[in-house]
Amino acid sequence: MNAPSSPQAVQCQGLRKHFGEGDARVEVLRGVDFHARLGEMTFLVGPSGCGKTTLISVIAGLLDPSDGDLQVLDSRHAEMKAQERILFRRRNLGFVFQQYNLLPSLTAAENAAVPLIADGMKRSLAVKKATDLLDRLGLGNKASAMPRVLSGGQQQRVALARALVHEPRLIICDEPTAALDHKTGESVMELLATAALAPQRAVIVVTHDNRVYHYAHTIAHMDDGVVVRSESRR
Ligand SMILES: Nc1ncnc2c1ncn2[C@@H]1O[C@H](COP(=O)(O)OP(=O)(O)OP(=O)(O)O)[C@@H](O)[C@H]1O
Repeated sequence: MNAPSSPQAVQCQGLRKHFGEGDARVEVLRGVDFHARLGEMTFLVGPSGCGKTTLISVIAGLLDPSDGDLQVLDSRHAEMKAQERILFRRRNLGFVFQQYNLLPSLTAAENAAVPLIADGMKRSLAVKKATDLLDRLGLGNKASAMPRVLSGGQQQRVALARALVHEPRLIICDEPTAALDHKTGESVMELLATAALAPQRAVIVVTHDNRVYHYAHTIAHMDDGVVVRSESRR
């Protein structure tokens, strides 16, 4: 069990985000206080439309907050320039999405190698590293397969390899099991819990799937643009 003082990977205070202006203005994040600790899996749950995807997009640096304080790992969002945020994201963040988002014309290993290639690694070395990781995730025999011949669970494992291959310190998963049957979803969560979680890494999972809640160290409940409750599960 992690002590309550485990180092924070993400800290949001009074985080706000609105879209549009005037009559079209929509307040989506309305003063979010949220944190995620290193070495832990933090789940973000809540009704559809409450702002979960917006919050992780802000944490990931894909959207700018309108107001409030955001610290991710050792960096304060407000202190980074746009270009620094792009580099920071590329080096430190890994993403897993509901629909896998694999590139259809690349093999499984090439898909998993994308973050390394984007960071300047020689393609052959990047694909070799990705193949080794796929092997550790139980997909070594599918490294040369195209995504279209893989099952949903296999595609999600490739997506997990792509999220982990550059050894990021923060993994953000948006509904990673929503497109999978329960058994396959469990095995993907099991892999996340074993392969993704590490003392110096934090995993944030947005989910509606209460069947996988037992993997969470902490569950943050969102409603109407704020975190209303944070529940420790361990
Ligand atoms: N670019 C945008 N412009 C205007 N409104 C937006 C935009 N992006 C999101 N919203 C609105 O913000 C609200 C929250 O959306 P968000 O996708 O963050 O919710 P969510 O909790 O992730 O929902 P779900 O569980 O259905 O994925 C919704 O009402 C949505 O319509």
